[in-house]
Amino acid sequence: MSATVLSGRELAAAIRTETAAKAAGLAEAGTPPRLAVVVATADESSAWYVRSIAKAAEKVGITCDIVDLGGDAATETIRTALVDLSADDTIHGIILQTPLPAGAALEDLASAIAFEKDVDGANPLSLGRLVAGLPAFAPATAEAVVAILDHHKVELTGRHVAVVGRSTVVGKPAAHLLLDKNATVTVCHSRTADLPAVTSSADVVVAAVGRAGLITAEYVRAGAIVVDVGTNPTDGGGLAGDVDAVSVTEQAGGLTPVPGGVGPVTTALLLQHTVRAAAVDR
Ligand SMILES: NC(=O)C1=CN([C@@H]2O[C@H](COP(=O)(O)OP(=O)(O)OC[C@H]3O[C@@H](n4cnc5c(N)ncnc54)[C@H](OP(=O)(O)O)[C@@H]3O)[C@@H](O)[C@H]2O)C=CC1
Ligand SMILES: Nc1nc(=O)c2c([nH]1)NC[C@@H]1CN(c3ccc(C(=O)N[C@@H](CCC(=O)O)C(=O)O)cc3)C=[N+]21
Repeated sequence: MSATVLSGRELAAAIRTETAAKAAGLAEAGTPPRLAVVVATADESSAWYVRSIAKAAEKVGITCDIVDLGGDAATETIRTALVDLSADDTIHGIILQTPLPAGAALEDLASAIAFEKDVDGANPLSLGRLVAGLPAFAPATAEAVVAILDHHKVELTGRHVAVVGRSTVVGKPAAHLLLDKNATVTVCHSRTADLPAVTSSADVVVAAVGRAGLITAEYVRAGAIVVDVGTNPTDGGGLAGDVDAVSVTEQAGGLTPVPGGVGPVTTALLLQHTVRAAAVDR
């Protein structure tokens, strides 16, 4: 039997509709929402995201500035750009794309993003507040993982969730948001011993690794729900998830597709955060 396809497209469209209405209201009131996307990488999956943001922003009526500093930008160049955008009253949201050039750390640079404009929850202040249960924007991808599960009515209370990946952008914040939903969370990484044994004991597996097809059927318990965050560029110019969908679909109860799963929801939530930042009503 094949797993149910847990699409993100319908949810993303609903978020965009709500966001477009808010954006129109803001524009009418003289505050057209504006998002700055700071790029200092030649990474192909980041390029997919930037294109996706630009397209969706245009659809919902958010101005999107792509500030491309090049893949070898110096840390101070990136920091200056973030400081300047933070001081610009016409900019409401700022996202710094990862990965960053060698030697630059998101955890360090993101402090230069004004907290109120930190629509991808990268500033340590946002992350700390998130963990403390105080209002702050969550990293859009982590929020998308929980939102897609919620949309498809996957119960999390009391369930064992294995998150594979511990980055600041995805794995760690996703683990916290899942914890807030009363899941029992195990966070796995490259040093985890016997990864398949851990993931196959979970009710829900979240894969945020960046290795195409790493999660095969032997990593998944029969009937488990699998969320595929991975967006790995393929030789053919497409995107492949971290999950080997062909083998996992025979084992899982539900699986988010790539493309069309977590990705579109991430993009939609980033724009939702941007109108919230422009409205200062969060
Ligand atoms: N759909 C979406 O909206 C988004 C998709 N992505 C995609 O998600 C993926 C992950 O992104 P990101 O978190 O930024 O990536 P990072 O490279 O920052 O983190 C990858 C994580 O995976 C772990 N890992 C690597 N190899 C293995 C392995 N063999 N077994 C177990 N764990 C492993 C690493 O462990 P360690 O810490 O020990 O090194 C690390 O914690 C990428 O494909 C990215 O493109 C990212 C953001 C949004
Ligand atoms: N600070 C930061 N935050 C991120 O969230 C972040 C990042 N850096 N760096 C790069 C990765 C990658 N990423 C994607 C998000 C959505 C799609 C997406 O929408 N993909 C579509 C396919 C593309 C399309 O059809 O337009 C889909 O999955 O259906 C892809 C990739 C976010 N990332």
